[in-house]
Amino acid sequence: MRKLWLPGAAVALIVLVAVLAPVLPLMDPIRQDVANRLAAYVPGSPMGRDEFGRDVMSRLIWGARSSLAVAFASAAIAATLGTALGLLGGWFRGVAEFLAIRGADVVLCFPPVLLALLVVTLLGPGTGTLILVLSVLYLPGFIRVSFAEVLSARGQDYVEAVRALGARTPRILLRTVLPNIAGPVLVQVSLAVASAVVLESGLSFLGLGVVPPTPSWGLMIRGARATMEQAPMLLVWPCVALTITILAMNLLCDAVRDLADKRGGGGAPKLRLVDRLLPGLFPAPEGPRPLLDVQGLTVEIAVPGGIIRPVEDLGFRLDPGRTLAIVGESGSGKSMAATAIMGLLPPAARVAAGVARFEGEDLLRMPEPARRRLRGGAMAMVFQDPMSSLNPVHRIGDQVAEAIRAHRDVPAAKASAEAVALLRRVGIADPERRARAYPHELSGGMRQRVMIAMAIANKPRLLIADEPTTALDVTVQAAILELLAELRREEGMGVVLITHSLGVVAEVAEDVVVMYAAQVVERGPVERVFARPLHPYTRALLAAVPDGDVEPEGIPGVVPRPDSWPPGCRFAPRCAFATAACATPPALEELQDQAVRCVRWRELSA
Ligand SMILES: Nc1ncnc2c1ncn2[C@@H]1O[C@H](COP(=O)(O)OP(=O)(O)OP(=O)(O)O)[C@@H](O)[C@H]1O
Repeated sequence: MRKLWLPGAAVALIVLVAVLAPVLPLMDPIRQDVANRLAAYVPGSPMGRDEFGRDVMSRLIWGARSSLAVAFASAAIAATLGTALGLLGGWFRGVAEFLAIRGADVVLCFPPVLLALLVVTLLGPGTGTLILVLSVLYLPGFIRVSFAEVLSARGQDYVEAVRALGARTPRILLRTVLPNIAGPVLVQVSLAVASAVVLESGLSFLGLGVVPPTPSWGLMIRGARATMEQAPMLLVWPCVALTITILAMNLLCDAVRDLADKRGGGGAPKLRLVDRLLPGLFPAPEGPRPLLDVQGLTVEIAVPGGIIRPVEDLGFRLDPGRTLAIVGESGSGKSMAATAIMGLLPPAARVAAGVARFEGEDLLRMPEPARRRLRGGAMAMVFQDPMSSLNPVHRIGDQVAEAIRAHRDVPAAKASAEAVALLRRVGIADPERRARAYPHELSGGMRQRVMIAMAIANKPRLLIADEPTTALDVTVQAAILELLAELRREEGMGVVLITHSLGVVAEVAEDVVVMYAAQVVERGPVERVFARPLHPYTRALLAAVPDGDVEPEGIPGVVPRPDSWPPGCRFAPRCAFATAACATPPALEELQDQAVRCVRWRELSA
């Protein structure tokens, strides 16, 4: 609120002065007094007189009326129409989308001055024409902003929740969607008003706007141009008025947007104020500092049908020397989360929210060069498929040496010797000879060991291993896992292990995060979660693990795609315990050292 009052007061003052112009003790703004042409000061005219001897202060205040009236009217018309069109296009898609978006594209094809010339030729110059021209010019901006925001909002849980409650479309649009897109629309209003003040001046300057002798800031600048050398202040006054108005408008709309945008505080990621303003500046004060602290991580991808969220509100904490496993079926968002943390998202994807602090520094907001220095250095990643991650045309010894030299300034011979030592370290027999081999000459297990050698080449403190053993047979799997456990014990490295296999989790991890359809459904220490799973999905995953002669129970159905999450609980359509209560999206409930996202967990575990 405090941010609001200063720009609010400034805008209110400007508008008030403009509105009160008729009752203020001002001289007639169009009365000419040729005897005092270009006078710098005349009693009663503190800002002097213009090229026709008219009072500058009076023209400035009366000019504010025309300039602001045109700016506010055109921004209001464009905002109302554009938001409505964007809302309908984004919600109904199809023909509504075509009309809104293609219409906006057509307008954008016209250069503003050409459009103004066209309309002025048809309708004649004047304030009304100017408002019409500017409204049309700003319409596409509002359509595009609201369209994009609606696409993003329509997939949100809260929208699905009101849909599930049977609310009618107009009500959903006006009461649920509109307030949530108000922030960006308000920013667009600020831009439109500020730009309209400038365009009004420009068009009036060109004779396409306000008609003389009615004062406007644009006309004042136009008049002052011819006498710039004799009376430069005539140019300065309207320019100062323009600058102050635009600045105040922008600050005001920024503040209003921050107030209107409650989304940051509403969702599950409850960030401290300082983290919202300056993310990653100060680590959390409580407890020892975690190695990796992820909160509210949300990833968005723009796809032809709109925006999908393959990772939503992911949170976990990893301490040094521990292993945290992320489990879930294919498509639950595990790899996307890992690549987001490493800063390796595909170009179409972006981090929409959240923080991922590595030793207190937020990786998600770190400049790319700093993140690149960490990658392969203090933090490293091992991918699922070592064949596609190794360069087929380079010897593996050279590739490991390259990984060393990318982060440390060591001579080539020393790097090669270190590479051989690393290959020995990861259990490759006869490393001197193997260092000269090409990737295709090695087995899958060997290649994965090479990848691990490259990952640990610079003694990372964090290793993210994305299904490092999936492509390997069981004995090699066990050897690789043992290697990771050994490295962790000896180097004190923290490991995030992404896997499908609960057997692997039980063997090597201390903590587990169970993901389903982009969300965490359960989280906690492995022993506790496996002994007493609280979420039906965790139970189903555990029941699907083969156990001696007992035939495992498969989970019926498949993970839904990110563009078709079910309303309410995302696991409900596959859940044996789903009831009507599951139609409401469940929140992640934090217990003492476990967390669960299921409205029925209490009764089910009782
Ligand atoms: N570039 C992309 N464009 C659109 N959707 C994508 C893209 N990459 C991934 N997805 C979708 O995001 C969702 C999560 O994918 P992700 O690879 O993170 O899942 P996962 O749990 O790691 O699966 P797996 O175990 O098979 O690797 C999937 O539904 C996938 O289809």
